[in-house]
Amino acid sequence: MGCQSNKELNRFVEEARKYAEKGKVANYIPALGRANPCDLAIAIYYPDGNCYSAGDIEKKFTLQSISKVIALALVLIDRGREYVFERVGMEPTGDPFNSIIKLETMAVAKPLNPMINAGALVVTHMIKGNSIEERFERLASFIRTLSGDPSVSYCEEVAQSEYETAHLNRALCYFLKAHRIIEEDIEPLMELYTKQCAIEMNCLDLARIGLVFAMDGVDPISGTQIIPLDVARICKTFMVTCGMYNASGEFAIKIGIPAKSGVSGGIMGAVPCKFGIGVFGPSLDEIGNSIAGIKLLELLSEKYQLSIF
Ligand SMILES: NC(=O)CC[C@H](N)C(=O)O
Repeated sequence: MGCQSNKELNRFVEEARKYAEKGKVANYIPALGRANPCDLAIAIYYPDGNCYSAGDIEKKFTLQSISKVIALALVLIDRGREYVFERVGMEPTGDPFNSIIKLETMAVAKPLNPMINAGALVVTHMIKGNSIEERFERLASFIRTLSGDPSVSYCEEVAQSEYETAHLNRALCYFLKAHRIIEEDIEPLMELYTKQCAIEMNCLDLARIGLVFAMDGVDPISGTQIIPLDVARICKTFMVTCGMYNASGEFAIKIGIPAKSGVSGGIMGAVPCKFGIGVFGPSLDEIGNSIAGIKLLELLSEKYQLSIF
C-alpha cells in the first residue's frame, strides 16, 4: 500500500536531508533565495482522510511551476481540449523550463507543452475573467477547493520579486504575442502569472491536491468530482512526460510517480488510486528539482513499489 507511519516517514526525511547540501536554492527570483536549504518536509494524503507527515511541515512555500498543472486543469475545464491544444502542444521538449529556443525553430510558434514557461504563460492567458483580479481569484478559489483549505492565498513578496525580474518570461510572452498565440497586454498577464506562481501553502495542502489528481479528479474526502476524469488524466500524463522539466525521463525510470515540481522546492505527487504526496525541500539540483525531495521520493517509491510502470 504505502507508508502509514510518521516515524518511518521521518527516517526517510532524515536520510534524504543529507542530500540537500549538494544543491542550491533558486535565486533568479530574489525572494526565493532566502529559503533555508536544509528544510525538508513530506505529507502523504490517503483517500480515507488519513494523512502522514514528517519534517518541516509547518513551512509554507510558493507553488511556482506546480501551479502550471492546476492552471491547465482549470482552462481545460473552462475552454475544452480543442481550444487549449490549438494554442499549446503535448510534447516534451528536453530543454530547460525557461528555454526560448524551440519557439523559434518549430514551424508553428506554439509552445510544445503547458509545463514549460512558454506553454504555462499561454495557459495563464487562457484563464477566463474580466480583470486580472477576477482571473486570479478564479484560479485561487479553484486551488482552495482542491486543497480543502479556504485560507490559501499568495505571497506578495515573492510575486513582486518575480514580477520585477521576469524579463525572460516577458520575452517569451512578446514572442508569443508577435505570433498571435497570446492576444492581451503583457504586463497585466505577467502580474497574473507571477501571482499564480506565488500561491503558497504547506506540504499537507499540496498532498491533498495530489490526492485529487490521484483519484482521477474526485476529492474522496468530500466525495465531489472537482476535476472531470479526462482532464485529470491529461494533467497526470503531462506530469509523467514533462512534470520534472528535462529530468522527467530519469524521474519516470527511477521513481515512476506522476509528479510536478517547482523552483521553490515543492513537488506534488499523485500515486494513481492510492494517495497524494506533497514534498518541500528548497535545495535544488542543476535542472531545478528539489534534490533531497527527489531522494525522498526515490526511497519511498523503492520501499513501497510505487512506480506506475
Ligand atoms: N520552474 C519553475 O518553477 C518556474 C516558475 C517561475 N515562476 C518562472 O516562471 O520562472
